[in-house]
Amino acid sequence: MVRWLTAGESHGPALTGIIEGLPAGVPLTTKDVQDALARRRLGYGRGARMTFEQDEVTLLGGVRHGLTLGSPVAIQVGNTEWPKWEKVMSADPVDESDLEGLARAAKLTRPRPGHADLTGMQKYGFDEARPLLERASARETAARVALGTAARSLLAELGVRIVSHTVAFGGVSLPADADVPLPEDEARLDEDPVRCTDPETSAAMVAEVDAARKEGETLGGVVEVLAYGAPIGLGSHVHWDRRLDARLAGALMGIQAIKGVEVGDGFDTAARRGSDAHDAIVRGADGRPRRATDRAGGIEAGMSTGEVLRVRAAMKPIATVPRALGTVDVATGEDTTAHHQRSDVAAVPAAGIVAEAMVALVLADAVMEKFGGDSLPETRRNLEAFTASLTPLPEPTGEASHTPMGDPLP
Ligand SMILES: Cc1cc2nc3c(=O)[nH]c(=O)nc-3n(C[C@H](O)[C@H](O)[C@H](O)COP(=O)(O)O)c2cc1C
Ligand SMILES: C=C(O[C@@H]1CC(C(=O)O)=C[C@@H](OP(=O)(O)O)[C@H]1O)C(=O)O
Repeated sequence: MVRWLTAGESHGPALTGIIEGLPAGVPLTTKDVQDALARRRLGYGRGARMTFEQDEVTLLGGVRHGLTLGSPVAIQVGNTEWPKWEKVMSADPVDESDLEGLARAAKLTRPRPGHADLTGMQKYGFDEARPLLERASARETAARVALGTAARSLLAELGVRIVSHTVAFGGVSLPADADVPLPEDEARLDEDPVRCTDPETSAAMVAEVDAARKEGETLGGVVEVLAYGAPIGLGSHVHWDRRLDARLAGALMGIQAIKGVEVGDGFDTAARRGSDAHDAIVRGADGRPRRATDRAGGIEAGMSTGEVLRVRAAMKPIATVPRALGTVDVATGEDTTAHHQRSDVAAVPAAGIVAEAMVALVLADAVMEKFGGDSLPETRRNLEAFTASLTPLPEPTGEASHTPMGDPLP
């Protein structure tokens, strides 16, 4: 089992992530994590904080000379904004006089709709939003991407490669017939301001962000993650919480601001006739059965089929809208507008990178569950032995066992 946790607040000293259950021998360096975090900072529409804050990476445990040890891997991502927040976010008690006159210490009593602010105050018993927004902030996704780097490295060693792209941004969508990206398209996608495969659609998405910014608005969008080379049989049909589709959906839905998830053709499938909704089974070039199409997104009955895994996540527009939304001041009871200082106009490209990390973490867990192993060579041996055990189909005799229309009704 691969399990992981993160800790830390948006303006605290650092985020910390711990991942346990990876085998020994998985390549991982500080630079790998830094590179992954740099990709998360990319993307048109992000706010000022992305330009002046850096992610300071320290591998605190579980790695030696560039390889995992099989022990828990701990990664720290330092917030370089910390000196400005040292008093406001101090873990230890501070003297009231130390906070006097500090604008950022002022109580946030005008909760922002669409955030953890109001319900969090009610649930946890706080009289202002700071204690909630600090942990609810998507700053935490930096720790997930850091941990995802380790998961992704394991997967890459086993031939599984992940890529994501933006398929909708505000009201602009990638045409349905656009090419599906391959893992080798990653650098090209990262160079695009919105991580879109089609230059014309990308330009329209950028214009959409510019228009939203001008109007004091924010945007959401849809990202797609593809995993190539996932072995057959990850997940299981036997229980709801072992299904790979359920695990991927939960992981994607667990990203801040994600409000919808699709596996394969997802919601489109619901409107189709059955004969256009599934993937016929055919003899592959290697003599083994495979699917003629990939409408199911590489998962049937909660198990990976060996086809490309394909999932989508829909992100709501950023909730801290510059044209501030209506709220009530919980200190005075007056109607007012929500607290707003600075914010992203949109973070859809970044959400794609976070979604990659979440998919990697789920797949790493599913791989270790199926193939086990305490060292990378052992895991690889187990995977290869399973794959080799999937025998090719017998040579066809020429006599179909069923009519193409299936069995006659009784
Ligand atoms: C990469 C990323 C960046 C985000 N940046 C912001 C932001 O700058 N301002 C904001 O209001 N929400 C931002 N969000 C979304 C909020 O964190 C999220 O909507 C909020 O925590 C409420 O959670 P919920 O939308 O899941 O209900 C971002 C989300 C992600 C994934
Ligand atoms: C810091 C990051 O994202 C932040 C996520 C976020 C939110 O409300 O989710 C709000 C913004 O932070 P602030 O309120 O300090 O301006 C973003 O910058 C990051 O992704 O590294």
